[in-house]
Amino acid sequence: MSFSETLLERAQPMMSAIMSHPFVEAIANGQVPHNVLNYYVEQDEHYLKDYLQVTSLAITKTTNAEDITNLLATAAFVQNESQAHEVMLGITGHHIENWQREPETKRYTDHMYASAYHGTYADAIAVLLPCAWSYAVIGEQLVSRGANREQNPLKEWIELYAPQKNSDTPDYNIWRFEALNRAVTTLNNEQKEHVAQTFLCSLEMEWHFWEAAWQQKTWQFQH
Ligand SMILES: Cc1ncc(C[n+]2csc(CCO)c2C)c(N)n1
Repeated sequence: MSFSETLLERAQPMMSAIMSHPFVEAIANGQVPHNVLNYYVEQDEHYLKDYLQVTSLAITKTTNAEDITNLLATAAFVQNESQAHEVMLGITGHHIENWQREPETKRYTDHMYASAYHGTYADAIAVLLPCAWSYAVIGEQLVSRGANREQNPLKEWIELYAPQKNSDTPDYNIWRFEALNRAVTTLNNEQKEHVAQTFLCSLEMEWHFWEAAWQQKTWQFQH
């Protein structure tokens, strides 16, 4: 079993919890409370900016030209995500007001920066992977359940993340798992477990990101 295959097996309980999270269920039904959508978009704006910077850090940790090209392509995809945010704000009619990272957003993005900055190239790849992978799984499963029906106001959002079948664009996740398998070959077992933890923490934080919006989690005190 490859390193990535073992990781995916370990990730299964978290991935099913994400798939059955009430926020994701509400996206499938097209009935997400407006305050949840607004919170999510505001926090995701921060997340995506940080995601781009962490991608840049990952790029500095490899000399593999193919990986660099792929990482740059994923950065370009992030621009499409503004479109995903517009779909959500279009439903609520909200304008972004909250420019503060709430606790779960900060925890997740701090984890991303720290792993990519202090860790190996494998850590940098591993910390970014759950984001792309979990959204591709969500997109794919929601499409396979027919959640992208015409009446769903979040149809466009769902389709943006569903992996493109029969398209010329590369499947971003396969290359990421391959890059990770390659990057861990020179690591010892302790370092490999560190990479596994980097990945699993990110995936757990994906769950918390949905949960934070659903529960409207904020700082306890005014900063
Ligand atoms: C918290 C959070 N996690 C994941 C994504 C999805 N996402 C972010 S960047 C990117 C491109 C990767 O190639 C994808 C799919 C998001 N928007 N917000």
